[in-house]
Amino acid sequence: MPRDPLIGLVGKPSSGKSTTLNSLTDASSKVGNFPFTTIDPQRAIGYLQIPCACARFDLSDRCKPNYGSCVEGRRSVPIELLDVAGLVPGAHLGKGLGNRFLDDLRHADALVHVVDVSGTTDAEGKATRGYDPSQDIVWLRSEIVRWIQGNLMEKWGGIKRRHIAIKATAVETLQNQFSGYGSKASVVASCLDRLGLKQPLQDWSDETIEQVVNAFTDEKFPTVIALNKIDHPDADKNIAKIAKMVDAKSIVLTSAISEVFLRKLAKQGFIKYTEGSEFVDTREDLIERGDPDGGRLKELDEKLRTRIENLKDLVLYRFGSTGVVQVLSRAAELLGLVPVFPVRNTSSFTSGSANSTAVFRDCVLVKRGSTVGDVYRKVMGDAPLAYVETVGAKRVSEDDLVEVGKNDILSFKVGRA
Ligand SMILES: Nc1nc2c(ncn2[C@@H]2O[C@H](COP(=O)(O)OP(=O)(O)OP(=O)(O)O)[C@@H](O)[C@H]2O)c(=O)[nH]1
Repeated sequence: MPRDPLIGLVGKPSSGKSTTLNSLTDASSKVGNFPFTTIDPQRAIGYLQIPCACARFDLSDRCKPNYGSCVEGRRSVPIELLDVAGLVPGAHLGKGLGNRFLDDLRHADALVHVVDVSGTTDAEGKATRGYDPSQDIVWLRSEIVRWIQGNLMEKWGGIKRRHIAIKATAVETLQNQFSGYGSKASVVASCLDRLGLKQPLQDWSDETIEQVVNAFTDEKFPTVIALNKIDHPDADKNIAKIAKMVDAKSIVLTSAISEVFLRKLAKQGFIKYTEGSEFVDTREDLIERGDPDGGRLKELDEKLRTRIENLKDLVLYRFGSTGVVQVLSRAAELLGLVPVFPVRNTSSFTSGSANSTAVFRDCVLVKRGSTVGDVYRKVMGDAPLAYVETVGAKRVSEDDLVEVGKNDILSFKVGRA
């Protein structure tokens, strides 16, 4: 059965991982439900914002998700996050319990690397000034590569002997080794295709093996670089430097501390804040716009008002948002996640309970390239499948691909066809 996607948060101590996690997981405005049965202490639930299917049919007022929430067609879908703390240079050699932390990474489908872009913490997280944070991007990735390579090299002699003895292909032999990282043969095959290696596996040099592990790391752990602490005055020059080094698609600028602050004030009734947006309204703003009640918000004291004004100037107006919500959206993009809406009835989009008019109660996230059959197995397990319908009772085949806007609203009919 396909697993739920899992996003790992990595970064050196004091880069802002916990603050980012808190800002992503604080479900203040959400119903707080999530579909995962066992949550170990390292795992948390974040909310991925997606456009909901209800908006396509003008049914937003009846959209009531079982898990997460939906506000005017913007749906927050629960997604599991894994906190991988304690990565420091030398982690692959066991420094700072690094091996244990790296081992946790195996289960992640994508990574968010939280980088302290203010340059006020060194490689080990100690307070400093003027540190170059681009170094963190380099060493952290290299720790992951060296950890995977180390695990492979430990057994390389035996791997080669077996490879020759059973006349295996390079894909078979490597997949055998990489399956522990949740790899699939297709992932290994596409890495090797890309590299176009000529020599047989038993003749690979250490450099070739490193190339293979690098390609595998790219494929298995697509990474969003969250440049955090953009509110700090030293951040700008570091952002400019990193932007020249790293693919723009993988960078998101964040101020996790600002997101935590805004959500807290919203929860306490001081402001209206749409999570992930640039919109913050105070009581005065709303009165000015003609609401005599000021949205029933509380009055702000001078200190809080100044903090909000500063936050708007330093973060929201300059960068468009605190960036935190975009971190998950970007990870979902890199992974190519497709939201699929299982319903009972493909005309009313309800879920079956006789007197309920609530629509699109469920939503599951699957990887790009998944078929209708994959979604079926994820949702229904081993129950025998009769047939599947999409919008307007149109039948679809188990082998059809699911995409955004196509075969992404499905009704599974159990039993014999
Ligand atoms: N200026 C600023 N400070 C931040 C931001 N995010 C986090 N911090 C501060 O950075 C420090 C470290 O943040 P944490 O979230 O505890 O960092 P961590 O990566 O979880 O650290 P460890 O638990 O040691 O691994 C704290 O003092 C935070 O308040 C931010 O966006 N801007």
